[in-house]
Amino acid sequence: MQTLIVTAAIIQHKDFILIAQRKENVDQALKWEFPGGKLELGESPEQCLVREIQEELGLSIEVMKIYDVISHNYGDRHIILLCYLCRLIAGAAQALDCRDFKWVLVGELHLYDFAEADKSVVSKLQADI
Ligand SMILES: Nc1nc2c([nH]c(=O)n2[C@H]2C[C@H](O)[C@@H](COP(=O)(O)OP(=O)(O)OP(=O)(O)O)O2)c(=O)[nH]1
Ligand SMILES: [Mg+2]
Repeated sequence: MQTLIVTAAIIQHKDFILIAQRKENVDQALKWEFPGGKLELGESPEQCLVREIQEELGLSIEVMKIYDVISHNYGDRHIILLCYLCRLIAGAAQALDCRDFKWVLVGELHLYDFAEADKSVVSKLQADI
């Protein structure tokens, strides 16, 4: 089985966090996630995240610090999810490479159907409020 290193951005703005919905035609279809993607050869996790958030949402972010590291086995793939706290620098979000996005209150994150790997991150964010 392949192991993928995936970066995910927890972008906070005031009391809200930006979450994205995955497209219909991909794995974890239609699930909600913290936007980001697979690490490419030669880039740091921080560079990966800046690139992915620009590609998927058209936003410039600053990666602040690591928040959580999740190891999750989906059966067909094993992912190491690196979750970073990030700050918005510029831009208004657009669904460029995702199905949808939403700014959600931390206390309401659990109302969304997140990818399995993200569930403990949602709980941790809610405990940290
Ligand atoms: N970005 C992100 N991926 C997640 C999260 N939770 C989770 O299980 N994943 C999984 C779904 C995918 O199997 C993998 C990331 O793949 P991806 O589809 O976002 O990768 P990518 O943006 O680089 O897309 P692509 O170039 O391969 O099309 O990690 C999450 O919160 N954020
Ligand atoms: Mg992605």
